[in-house]
Amino acid sequence: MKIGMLTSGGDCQSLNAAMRGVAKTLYNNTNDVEIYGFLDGYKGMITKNYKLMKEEDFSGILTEGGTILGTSRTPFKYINEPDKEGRDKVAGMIKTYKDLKLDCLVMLGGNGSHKTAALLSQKGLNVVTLPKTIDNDIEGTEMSFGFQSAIDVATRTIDEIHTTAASHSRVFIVEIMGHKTGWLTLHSGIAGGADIILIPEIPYNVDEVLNTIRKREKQGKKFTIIAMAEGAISDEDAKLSKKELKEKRKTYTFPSVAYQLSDELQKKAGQEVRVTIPGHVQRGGIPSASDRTLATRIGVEAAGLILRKDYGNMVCIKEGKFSKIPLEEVAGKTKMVNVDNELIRQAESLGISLGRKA
Ligand SMILES: Nc1ncnc2c1ncn2[C@@H]1O[C@H](COP(=O)(O)OP(=O)(O)O)[C@@H](O)[C@H]1O
Ligand SMILES: O=P(O)(O)OC[C@H]1O[C@](O)(COP(=O)(O)O)[C@@H](O)[C@@H]1O
Ligand SMILES: [Mg+2]
Repeated sequence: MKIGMLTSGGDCQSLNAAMRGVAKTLYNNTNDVEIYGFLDGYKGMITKNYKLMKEEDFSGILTEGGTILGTSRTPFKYINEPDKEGRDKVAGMIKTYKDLKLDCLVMLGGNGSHKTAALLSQKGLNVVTLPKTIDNDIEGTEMSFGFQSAIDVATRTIDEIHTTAASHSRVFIVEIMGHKTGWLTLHSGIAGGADIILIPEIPYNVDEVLNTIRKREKQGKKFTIIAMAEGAISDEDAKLSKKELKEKRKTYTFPSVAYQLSDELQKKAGQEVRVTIPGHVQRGGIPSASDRTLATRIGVEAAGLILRKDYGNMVCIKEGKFSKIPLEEVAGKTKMVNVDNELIRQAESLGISLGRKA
């Protein structure tokens, strides 16, 4: 059997572990397998840039971060526009699949990449996918690989800021990735003992943030750590229409939301704040042990789907168990943090402020 394999979208720590899981399971369960690795995501499939993989290519990569195949991203809205060389992208991908006489395409990607995977599946290609992202925002799965390693990095950043914040009696904002969702901030904020956690799903009130800082001061706690998601939004901005918000943001000179909040706190109450942004460090380095295990197991399940010719699905975790979900139920959706999520209740019970007005 001939398998095409690619990684798409932002990289993360256990992509290699997942590919190894797929490959080892296939090599171990059939004598007849050829894996074509497309280089730099869907781009490699469009331009027929691939490498015929050897079994040994998948050895020694369990602990390696990044992706041995490379990755790329272009917004899905441009999928039907020709690429720089004038090539029709979708037709190019289908042609490569047919030219190589592939039996299946294995795609490791996030929510954006699943739109393309679902489109290719609709066009008649056999597709099996694996959920990767540090954001944990893929619909249909309780967890994606990459997420747990990123939690560890973000938590370590909060830990490290804690010692300097305490020594200097300072207020710090640690801005955490997660795109439009607050999963990574919520988990690392709790693990790192943040005092305030701001996520996009719960617009924050600046006065409430200030009140929490003052309340802590009265308790003799001279420092405050705010874990803020990169997609967090103030309640004032949340009231605006999409168009109004776009116009307002044009007037902002801040490089990111943490600097906006820092400015608001300074202007409102003269509150001095320091900002720390770990950025892409959050998806770099070696995967954590639990992430390696998850990625490997998702890889084994994906290989199982391929061997059973159970195409058109993403491997997922549902109620703590491995399962599968049709690609059309995943594509085009974002899994947000539900405000009724028990993590939110538990964080607030603990005395963490989520920035909502009391
Ligand atoms: N060369 C390319 N040309 C067009 N689209 C591409 C190319 N490479 C990747 N893509 C697209 O880039 C997008 C990646 O999605 P994105 O939302 O950025 O990341 P993720 O999948 O990690 O959420 C997908 O829609 C994918 O199909
Ligand atoms: O790598 P880029 O293009 O700077 O994008 C940053 C974005 O990618 C992520 O790190 C991961 O997102 P994906 O898994 O969807 O690729 C987000 O948290 C962040 O918003
Ligand atoms: Mg994404």
